[in-house]
Amino acid sequence: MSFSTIAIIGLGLQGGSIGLAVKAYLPRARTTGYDVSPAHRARAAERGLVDEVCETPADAVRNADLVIFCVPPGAMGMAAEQVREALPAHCLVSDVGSSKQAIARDLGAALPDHMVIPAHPVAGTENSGPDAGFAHLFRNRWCIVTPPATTDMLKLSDLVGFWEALGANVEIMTPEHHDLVLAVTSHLPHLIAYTIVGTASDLEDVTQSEVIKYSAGGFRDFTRIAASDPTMWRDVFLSNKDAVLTMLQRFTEDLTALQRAIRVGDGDMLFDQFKRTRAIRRSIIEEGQDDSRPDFGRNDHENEK
Ligand SMILES: NC(=O)C1=CN([C@@H]2O[C@H](COP(=O)(O)OP(=O)(O)OC[C@H]3O[C@@H](n4cnc5c(N)ncnc54)[C@H](O)[C@@H]3O)[C@@H](O)[C@H]2O)C=CC1
Ligand SMILES: O=C(O)C(=O)Cc1ccc(O)cc1
Repeated sequence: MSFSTIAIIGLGLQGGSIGLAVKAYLPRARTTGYDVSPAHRARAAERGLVDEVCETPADAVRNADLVIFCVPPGAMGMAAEQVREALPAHCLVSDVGSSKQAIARDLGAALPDHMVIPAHPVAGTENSGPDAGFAHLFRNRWCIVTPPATTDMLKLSDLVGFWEALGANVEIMTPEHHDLVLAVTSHLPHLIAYTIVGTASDLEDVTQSEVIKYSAGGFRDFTRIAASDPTMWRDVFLSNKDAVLTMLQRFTEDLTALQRAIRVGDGDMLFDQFKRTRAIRRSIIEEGQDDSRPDFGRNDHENEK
């Protein structure tokens, strides 16, 4: 990993976690940061999320050899435009956005003279803002890197090395493939959670609050996901519209098939489907990807929050 000065734009969950992780695992690198919110800048400085919290985006990037945009997907283009004049020519540009095609397009349009290699750490929580970050967020998690065809291989290898130093397992794929895969594994589940919690809440009048009162484990899991940041998720759905709509169409068809099985009393169909999905969950656990394990994502030698 050969970055010596890393600028982080957006000091929330992702930006703050990167700053803390660099401090913990790449202590020789210097970090600067900027956030559009004065309150977030102040809190980031109190928590020491980066070595220097700057008052302008230009000041944050002036000496950087890597800048990582950690703002909501819809703010990437504007945030990049704000650093254009001050960004050193050799500085590599990356991001952590949850969708990739639209963000790559926006960053490339804002910074046409710079090398842009987008990335997406598939690691997060429902919390946001400068209090949400923690150093071990990326340990044993995937980070998907989506280099354009013209990528400089040395810069790509530097970026891969950076994420590996933070504990992530790096996978390279095209932005198109990323957006399709994440639409079904991350974006659709969030949409379903937002829907089911909203529906249950709307039904409260009918059931006199019993929906919430008697909510079992499954519903509680949905409420955690549905507590995720509204700005970010609005932007995710708008920026990955085509892939989400494709997956939603498929999901709706499968849901309709289950609806029919219930209506006609086709117990075999229900049983077979549930048996298949149980096997999928069990195979995930066997592969060691069960994040309900208390030590998941943690390094042996660390115990910080
Ligand atoms: N929340 C999650 O679990 C994950 C989020 N991501 C991606 O990471 C990015 C950041 O998400 P979080 O850190 O969760 O959000 P967050 O809400 O915790 O942090 C975003 C920060 O960006 C700041 N900001 C907004 N516009 C800005 C601008 N123009 N210039 C400078 N700062 C600006 C906000 O004030 C906020 O502090 C998003 O693109 C999201 O898709 C990726 C993986 C997981
Ligand atoms: O909190 C959860 O369960 C998440 O799914 C976190 C998350 C949110 C967005 C991403 O792009 C990646 C991970």
